Parts: sequence; structure tokens; C-alpha cells
Amino acid sequence: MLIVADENIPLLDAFFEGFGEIRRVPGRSIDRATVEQADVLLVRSVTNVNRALLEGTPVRFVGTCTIGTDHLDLDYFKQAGIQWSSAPGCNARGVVDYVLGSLQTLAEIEGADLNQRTYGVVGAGEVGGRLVKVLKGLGWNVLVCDPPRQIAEDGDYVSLEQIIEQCDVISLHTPLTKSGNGSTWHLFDRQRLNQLKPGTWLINASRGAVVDNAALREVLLEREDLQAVLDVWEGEPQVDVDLADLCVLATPHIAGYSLEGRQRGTAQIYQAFCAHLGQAPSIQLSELLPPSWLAEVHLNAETDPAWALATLCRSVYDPRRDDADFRRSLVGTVEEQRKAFDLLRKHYPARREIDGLKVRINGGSAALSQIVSALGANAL
Ligand SMILES: NC(=O)C1=CN([C@@H]2O[C@H](COP(=O)(O)OP(=O)(O)OC[C@H]3O[C@@H](n4cnc5c(N)ncnc54)[C@H](O)[C@@H]3O)[C@@H](O)[C@H]2O)C=CC1
Ligand SMILES: O=C(O)C(=O)[C@H](O)COP(=O)(O)O
Repeated sequence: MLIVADENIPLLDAFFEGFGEIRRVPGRSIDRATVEQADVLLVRSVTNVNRALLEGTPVRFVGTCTIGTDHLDLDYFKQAGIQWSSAPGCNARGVVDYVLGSLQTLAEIEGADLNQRTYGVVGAGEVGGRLVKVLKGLGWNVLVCDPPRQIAEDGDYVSLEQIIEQCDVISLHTPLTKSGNGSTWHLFDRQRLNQLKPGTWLINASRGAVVDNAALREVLLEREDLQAVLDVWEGEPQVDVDLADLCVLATPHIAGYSLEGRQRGTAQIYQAFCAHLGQAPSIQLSELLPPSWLAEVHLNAETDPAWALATLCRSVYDPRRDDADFRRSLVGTVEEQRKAFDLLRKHYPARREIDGLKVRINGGSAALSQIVSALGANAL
């Protein structure tokens, strides 16, 4: 069996070497010739997998080690009888950590009290749902917009208009869909961007085109009161450098790049492939993941809760380093910038999630316990 795989998929050998030959290829170079003999294709978000790539090839299973599926032509897969799997939720916690770290930076720059803001989460699936839980757990005021969920289930949802009217912070977590009633392509167009409340913070770690990037650049130039944090870009790896300059934080699509998140993505595809073959999985991710780095943190009961929150969030992830690395890369020719975008992602340093963190509060404090529990760390 020939497995063609994006070279940036971690733990490929650990999970897949037992199945046959693995051929590693840069994700953006996967073309017709690359998959001509392949039985299995394992990709990341940078490879568009469609009829033009696969028709007439032996590929019968496609795995993407990502949450997003906007690079896959699922209608074609169905028509052609090609089995596929994504990795739902694999790196959702990493994105939540990115949003939390970004909020700390925004609060610091703006001198704002995070407790006093109203948060709007647009899209409450794997990522947004986890984020809502954390924000509500912190006792913050959160509004949630998710029309498909609102139709499917009873719940406390609001319209996008209400989010725009009432929220001080808006975080986007929808899939990118380009057709149909609920299409999210340019969900935040010029009109909606103009309607944002004075002083709104807009965070996009979903897909670049959920926000009209050209319109956002123009609106940010006109309205100095708005603050934007962008992890994803229309047309990436090419980035609108002027837009990046106007953002408080700008990063190269790494919000979900926790070590656990990336490795979980491979593990989930492995499990799906085993199911496709009718085999029981024999390799466990828990046996491969290195132990948590921050074993234990002690806080004194007198610690200021805002300081404790900032310290715990930043102990897990602080986006300022990624922002600085990214800005340094936005020089030279367009081709050099595109290469730099991919290189920053290829050589992304390992970053851990908060689950393994144990926090002891010396003396006991209800406010600190609430923070520890909301973040998903373990109270000792
Ligand atoms: N920046 C990064 O590194 C990462 C980005 N992502 C992206 O984050 C986004 C969210 O991922 P998940 O939460 O796993 O997806 P999900 O599919 O679990 O949840 C998406 C939610 O959005 C809702 N939704 C759909 N259309 C909507 C609309 N018009 N308005 C409001 N809500 C709408 C859906 O009902 C669903 O509940 C995706 O675009 C994914 O590709 C995911 C992981 C990492
Ligand atoms: O899982 C997703 O969806 C993401 O956006 C991932 O962070 C994408 O990572 P790459 O596949 O682009 O490495």
C-alpha cells in the first residue's frame, strides 16, 4: 500500500508505518503525479483535494489531520465512493488558548478589565463551544451566535446582529462555507464591520475569508477605536501586509498548533483509517505524548485574580512571540513572504495545552479556584 502524506504531519511513522510505504511530500506540492499510484492520501489544510487531483487514481481513503474541511471536495468524494476523515476537535483547545492569550494582550494594551466586557462567540462547535465554556466559567458575560445550532436544538442563542450591537469582543469560530443560505464567506463584510460597537475587539482564528480582509483593512484605517487579532488570512500564505500592520496581533495560522493538537490530528486519522480497514487500532497517542511541561504551579490565596488569570494563560501560551516572528517575516518579495509563512508553520516550536497543569492554591480562594477550574487546569 502506498501512503502519500504531507511532510508536516507529525508521528507519521509511529502511526502509519505498519500499513505500507509512506511517501512524504510538501503539502502545497501534492499534485496529480504525486498521487498517481497512491492508495491513501493524508493531507493538511494547504492541499486542495478534489476531482482534478484524484479522478482515475487508486486513492480510496483521504485523511486530513485538521478540523477544517474547506479544502476537501466532499461532494466529489461521495460521488466517487472515496472514504475520508477529518480530525474533529483535535486542536480546538489550542485555539481556545490562543484566544485567551490574545485577550490578555488586548487587555494590557487597552488598559481594559476583562471582567467588564461582553463577549460574542460566533460559531459554537468544537472550538467555539469550548471557548464559551471557559468564558462563562470565568463568570463573564457571553452571547453566542450559531444559527444552525439554534435551529437544531433549544439553547440560549442570539442573532449576529445582536452580537454586533452588544459585544465588546467578538471571536469567530465558524467553518468557511461558500454556498447556501448560511454561507460564512465574508460573513464580516464592510457593512457589518462598520456596524461594530466603538472599541470592539475582533478576533478571527477560523478561516481568513470569513472576514472580508480588504474591507477590514479599510475599516481599521478609518476607525482607530477597533482592535483586530488575525490568525488566518484571505489568500494565505500570501498576507495583506498593510492589514497585518493594523492588527494588534497577527500570526501565521498557528492558533491550533499545540503539540497535543497536532499529534491528536494524526491519531484521529489513524483511528479512522483503522475503522476503514476494519481493524482495531493498536497504537495509543497517550503512549507517545511527552509528559506535560508545567507540572505544578502554586498560587497564594491573596494573589490578585486578574494577575493569576493572566499568568496561567500566558504560562500556557502567549501569542506575542508568534506575532513578533510573523511581523519579522513580512518583508521581501511576495514569494519570500509566502515561503516564510509556510516555514514559520513547518518549524513551529512545541507548545503545550493546559490540561496537564496542576495548580495548588495555598490557603484556598474561591475566586482563584473558579479561574483554575474555568481554564480546565487541575486544582490540587
Ligand atoms: N486557526 C487555526 O489554527 C484553526 C482554525 N480552525 C477553524 O475554526 C473553525 C471552527 O472549527 P470547529 O469549531 O472545529 O468547527 P465546528 O464545525 O465544530 O463548529 C462550527 C460551528 O459553526 C456553526 N456555524 C455554521 N455556520 C454559521 C454561521 N453562519 N454563523 C454562526 N455559526 C455558524 C456551526 O453550526 C458549528 O456549530 C473552522 O473554520 C476551522 O477550520 C480550527 C482549528 C484550528
Ligand atoms: O485544524 C484546522 O482546521 C486548522 O486550521 C489547522 O490549524 C490547520 O493546520 P494545517 O493543516 O494548515 O497545518
